[in-house]
Amino acid sequence: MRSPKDFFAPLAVGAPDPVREIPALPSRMIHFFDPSNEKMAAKVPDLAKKVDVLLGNLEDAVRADRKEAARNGLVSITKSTDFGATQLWTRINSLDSPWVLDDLITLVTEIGDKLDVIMVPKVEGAQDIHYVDRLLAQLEARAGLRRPLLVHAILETASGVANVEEIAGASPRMQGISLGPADLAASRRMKTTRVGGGHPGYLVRTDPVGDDLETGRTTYQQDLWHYTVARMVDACAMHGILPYYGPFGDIRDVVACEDQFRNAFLLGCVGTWTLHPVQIDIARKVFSPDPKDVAWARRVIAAMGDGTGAVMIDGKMQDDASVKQCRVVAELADALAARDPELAKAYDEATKEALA
Ligand SMILES: CC(C)(COP(=O)(O)OP(=O)(O)OC[C@H]1O[C@@H](n2cnc3c(N)ncnc32)[C@H](O)[C@@H]1OP(=O)(O)O)[C@@H](O)C(=O)NCCC(=O)NCCSC(=O)C[C@H](O)C(=O)O
Ligand SMILES: [Mg+2]
Repeated sequence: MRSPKDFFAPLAVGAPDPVREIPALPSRMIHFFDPSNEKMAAKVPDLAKKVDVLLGNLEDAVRADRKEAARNGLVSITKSTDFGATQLWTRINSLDSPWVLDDLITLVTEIGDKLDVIMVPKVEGAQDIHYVDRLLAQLEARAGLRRPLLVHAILETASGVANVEEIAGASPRMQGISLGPADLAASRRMKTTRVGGGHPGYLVRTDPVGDDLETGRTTYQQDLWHYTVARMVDACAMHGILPYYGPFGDIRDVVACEDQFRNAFLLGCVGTWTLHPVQIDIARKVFSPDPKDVAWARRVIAAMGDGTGAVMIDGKMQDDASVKQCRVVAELADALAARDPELAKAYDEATKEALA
C-alpha cells in the first residue's frame, strides 16, 4: 500500500499528475462493441451521438484469433472518429492473458490521448490495480500524455468481491467498478448459466396455511445480485468512485432487463453496460431520474432553505437528511440535462408544474 503522503504522486518520471477527484460525467450506458466486427464498427459514428460511453471490447466475446484485429480496429476507429462529448473506454484482456501487455502498450501509445478509461477484467485485489497503475504511468510518460488514464475494475471473481474495498481505493486512477455476473457466477460456483438477471429458482415462499404444504403459497423471486451490487456501491461511495451494473445477456427480454437496471439504479449505480443497440434506450430511461422525482427533489430543496430544520411537504416530513437525498437526484438531473436538451426540458416543465 502507498503511504497517504504519496498517494497522489505520479508513479513514473514524466507521467501526468493523478486526478484528485473522479469526474461525475454522464455514463448511463457503457456501450460494448467488438472493434474487429465490421458491422458493429460501421455503427460507431452514429452510436457516438446516442450513448454516454462507447467501449471497444478486446476481452471475452472477441474470438482468440481476432484479438489483434480487435486491438488494431480500435486504434483505427479511434483515429478516424469524432466522439464529441462521448467518452471512449476500452476493456483490455485479463492480466494473465497473452494479449494484455500488447493491448496496453499499443492503446496508450497510439490513442492514449483519446481514451478516457481502461476497464480491467477479473480483478482479484489491489495488487492487480497497482500493476496496471505503474505500467500506465510508464507508458503515459513515454507517450507524453498530459492527462492520466483512469481505471475501471470488473467485480467478477470471489476474491474481487472479498477485496472490493481495497480495490476501490487502490489508486487515484480508480474511476469505478462494474458487476461481472457471468464470470462471478462461475468463480463462486453458483448454479446459474444466465448472464446477469434473476433466476426462477432463487425465491422465498409464504408460510403454509395449516397442514397443506402445497396450495396457496405464493413465491417471490429474489435478486441473485443484490448482495454484490450493494457491497460494490458502498465500496465505491466510500472511495468517491462510480458503481455500475454490468451485462444483461437476455437481449430479447427487454422487460426484465429494465427491471434489473432499475434495481441497480435505485441501489446507487450510475449506469450499466449495453450489449446490443436495443438496450441503449432502456439504460437512458432507467438511469435518468424521472422528471416527477426531479421536480419533487427541487421542490424540497427550495423549501428547505439552508438545508437545516424540518418542514412538512404534502404530508411528508423533510429534514437535513432528506434534503441530502434530494440533492443527489437534483445534481444528477442537472448533470444529465447539461448533455441532453430533451431531458432538460422535461425536468424544467415538471418542476414548473410542481412549484405552481
Ligand atoms: C449479442 C450479439 C452477439 C447479438 O448480435 P446479432 O446476432 O448480430 O444481433 P442482431 O441481429 O439483433 O443485431 C442487429 C444489428 O445490430 C448490430 N449490433 C448488434 N450488437 C451490436 C453492438 N453491441 N454494437 C453495435 N451494433 C450492434 C448487428 O451487427 C446488426 O447490424 P445489421 O446487420 O447491420 O443490422 C451482439 O449484440 C454482441 O456481440 N454484443 C456484444 C457482446 C459483448 O460485448 N459481450 C461482452 C460483454 S458481457 C461479458 O463479457 C460478461 C461479463 O464480463 C461477465 O463476466 O459478466
Ligand atoms: Mg467477464
